[in-house]
Amino acid sequence: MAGEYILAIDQGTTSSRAIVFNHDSATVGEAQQEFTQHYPRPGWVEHDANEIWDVTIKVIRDAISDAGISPGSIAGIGITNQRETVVMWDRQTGEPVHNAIVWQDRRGAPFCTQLSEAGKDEMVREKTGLTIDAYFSGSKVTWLLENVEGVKERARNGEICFGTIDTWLIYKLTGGREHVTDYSNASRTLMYNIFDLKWDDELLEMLGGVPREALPEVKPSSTVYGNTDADVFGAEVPIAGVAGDQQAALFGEVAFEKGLTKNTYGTGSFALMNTGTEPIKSKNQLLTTIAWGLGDEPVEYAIEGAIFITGAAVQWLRDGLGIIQNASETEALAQSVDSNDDVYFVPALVGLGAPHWDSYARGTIVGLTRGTTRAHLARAALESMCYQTRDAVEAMEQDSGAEIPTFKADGGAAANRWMMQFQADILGVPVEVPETLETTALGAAYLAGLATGFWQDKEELKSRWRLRRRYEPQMSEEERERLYGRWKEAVARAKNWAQEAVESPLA
Ligand SMILES: Nc1ncnc2c1ncn2[C@@H]1O[C@H](COP(=O)(O)OP(=O)(O)O)[C@@H](O)[C@H]1O
Ligand SMILES: O=P(O)(O)OC[C@H](O)CO
Repeated sequence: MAGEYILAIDQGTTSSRAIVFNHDSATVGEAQQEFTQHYPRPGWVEHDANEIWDVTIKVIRDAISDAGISPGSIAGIGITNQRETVVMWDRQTGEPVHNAIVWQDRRGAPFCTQLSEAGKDEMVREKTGLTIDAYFSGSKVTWLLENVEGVKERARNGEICFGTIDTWLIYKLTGGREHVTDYSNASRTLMYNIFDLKWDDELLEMLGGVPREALPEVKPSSTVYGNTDADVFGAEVPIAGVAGDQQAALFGEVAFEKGLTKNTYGTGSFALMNTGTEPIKSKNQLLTTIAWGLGDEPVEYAIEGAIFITGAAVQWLRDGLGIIQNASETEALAQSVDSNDDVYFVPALVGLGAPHWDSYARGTIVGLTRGTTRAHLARAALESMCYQTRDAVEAMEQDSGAEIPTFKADGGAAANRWMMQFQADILGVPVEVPETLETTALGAAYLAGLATGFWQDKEELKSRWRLRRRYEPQMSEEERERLYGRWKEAVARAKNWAQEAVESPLA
């Protein structure tokens, strides 16, 4: 074992974060920095890929300095990233040809509608496990090829690299030597056959003729991708783990066995169930996606329920209504009332995601009386995160035919103990919150640590998982179903309200 630490880089939608882990999986140094969001037109979201790189290399240096170590004492690097976001750059100079087009960007929506109208949905689902939607990389690539002058021809000549953010960061960290991605990121592009594990000609053609020459080589999520350039990083260190952030969180939760399920509670929530080496094709509007591939082992799959607004509902109470000062206040407020008094908040602020997929749904609060207080609204917001999660989990159980034995919860909002208890109650299964809520970064570290021999095997990683708290369901079955039944009625009132679809991230 060459070094004593693993560095995880978590490049997210609003910030980059770097964490140095030691062999006990403890954090010994960390740094985080936000970067600029560009909204050039309504529904468009862009990032400056050069700024992402600058911010990321800065947090890497700051985390290493925070740990008080040298770059040479790092055994391996794991990278995890916001998924689907597209960068294209000049292979020689490394200069991006345009801003990165972010997963939330809706500019590809009209093209996606055309594809659906041309009857492509079934073929796309059969090959990619995804629905045709502007959320995924495909229509963003088409847009760049069609709208940035000369890029299509340069791409055909092999002069242009396409990549998701992992690919971009690896290219930069290796001094332009590597043009690679991992299975989990490739599985979100709409260009990759997740069953044959190949870039797919029919899909590339459907997207207007994406040149193969521009596509990165797809590798396992846990393998050595190449060494960092000493001039860039300060030492030659292997980049040895790569995964999309939601898949990395599943790995960081050590959810290695079929049926294990996690939900990451951030701005929105992404619930993923490990379905093992056999992909499940959803009949309930969930996505089928690659979870990871470890070295030469067969790839493993997940089904995913994407929920647009969870923690952001609490942000809205703070910033939109001004009835709380900070998110953690909601815990005491929710506890201060004995029941929800039949007040429900459906936070369909950008429509509803899985499994409803209703772009026309709108935020709805029902059951207000003169006795309703801000405590009821805070409670309703927290409850809504849990009901939405149950909506996704029910779809998962139907798809997999298996009941979820325990439910793993992480992300910033999983710190809310009242909410986690309510989640256990409303699911009727125990909820386990790990010691570290940074499971995304930890997952990337684990993928890198396995490939470099820093950690031996998955069994060793499992033994390192530390429970922060386990929440047992305490609610009666009757109460659980009564509350959930009322939620469904509230959702029915929120649905199909708007006259025009919102520019939402997924629907
Ligand atoms: N104690 C809490 N109770 C409820 N929501 C919370 C709490 N702490 C943070 N949040 C919510 O969680 C989100 C932040 O979590 P984080 O994992 O940092 O999200 P992201 O990575 O998506 O930015 C915010 O939307 C915030 O409103
Ligand atoms: O960067 P996050 O945490 O907002 O995650 C974004 C998801 O990967 C989008 O699919």
